[in-house]
Amino acid sequence: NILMAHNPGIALDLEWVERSVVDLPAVNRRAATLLTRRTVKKSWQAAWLLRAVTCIDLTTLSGDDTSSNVERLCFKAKNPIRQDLLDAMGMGDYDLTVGAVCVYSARVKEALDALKRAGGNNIPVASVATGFPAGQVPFETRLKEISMAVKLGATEIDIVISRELALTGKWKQVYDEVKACKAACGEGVHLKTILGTGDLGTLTNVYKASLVSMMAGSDFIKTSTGKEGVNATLPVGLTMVRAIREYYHKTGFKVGFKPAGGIRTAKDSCAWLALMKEELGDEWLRSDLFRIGASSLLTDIERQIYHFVTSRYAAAHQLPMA
Ligand SMILES: O=C[C@H](O)COP(=O)(O)O
Repeated sequence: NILMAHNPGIALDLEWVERSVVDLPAVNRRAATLLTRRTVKKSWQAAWLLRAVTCIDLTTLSGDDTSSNVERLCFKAKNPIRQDLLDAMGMGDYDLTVGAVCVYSARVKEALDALKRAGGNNIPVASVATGFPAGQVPFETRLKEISMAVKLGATEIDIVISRELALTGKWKQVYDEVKACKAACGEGVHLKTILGTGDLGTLTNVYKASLVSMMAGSDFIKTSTGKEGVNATLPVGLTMVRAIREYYHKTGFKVGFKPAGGIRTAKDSCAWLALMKEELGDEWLRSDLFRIGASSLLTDIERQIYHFVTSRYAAAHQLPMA
């Protein structure tokens, strides 16, 4: 088991936040080249896809979640790729699992029990909290939801920031809220902070929200809930990983990154891995510092791996658990 990122945070440095500006055309240009600079083929591509699997926060966050789809998700978290395909790749003995399972707070206990039944006790359960996805509930309620999820056994908490505070430039209040959320997590529980970038208006706001969230002690910063109109995009990702890089250079603390929302294809996952490799280096390619929040990505990755192993595309019944 890899130890997950831990960021104690620093005092709010408003001057640093206020002077940060993002050059939109430059970010767009750089993001557009990411897909063209690195083509990963054949066995390299298969290796990247297996790496991506280990970084997935396998997610179900729907109004119609039931104990049976959580059970199924947890089985899949423990057995993400069909065993015979892993055997054919010489990876059969590696106990390959996803990075974590991510559910609503009311489903944490169910997920832990299901993971136990599937033999995946070592897979962390992440709970969204703080009135996900909008965060439009009183602050006390948001904190209570964190404590409740932790008490139920979640070891990772995905919170949302108040987009209103970010949009109106109330960075001190954003900092105070995130810091209080971190305190509510307590020792040994990791805080992942969702910026809701699709709601933030500008990349400069995204950069500032990234910095403030890290200063307040977020162990990961995460793009989106999956419920905004626009979710994880490469320009947003680039902006956030540059903030992570600057924060690391200034403080020495490594903060993880989690793009989430709308990441559905194996090709998408390779683009996100390429972004991490290019901007932050190999260290940020492991699940302690990188997660992909996704509900349906694994299906396509398993299909691509099936194709790599057999040179054919699988019919739906051949990958029935996906
Ligand atoms: O945090 C994860 C997201 O909610 C997943 O979004 P998705 O369903 O678009 O993959």
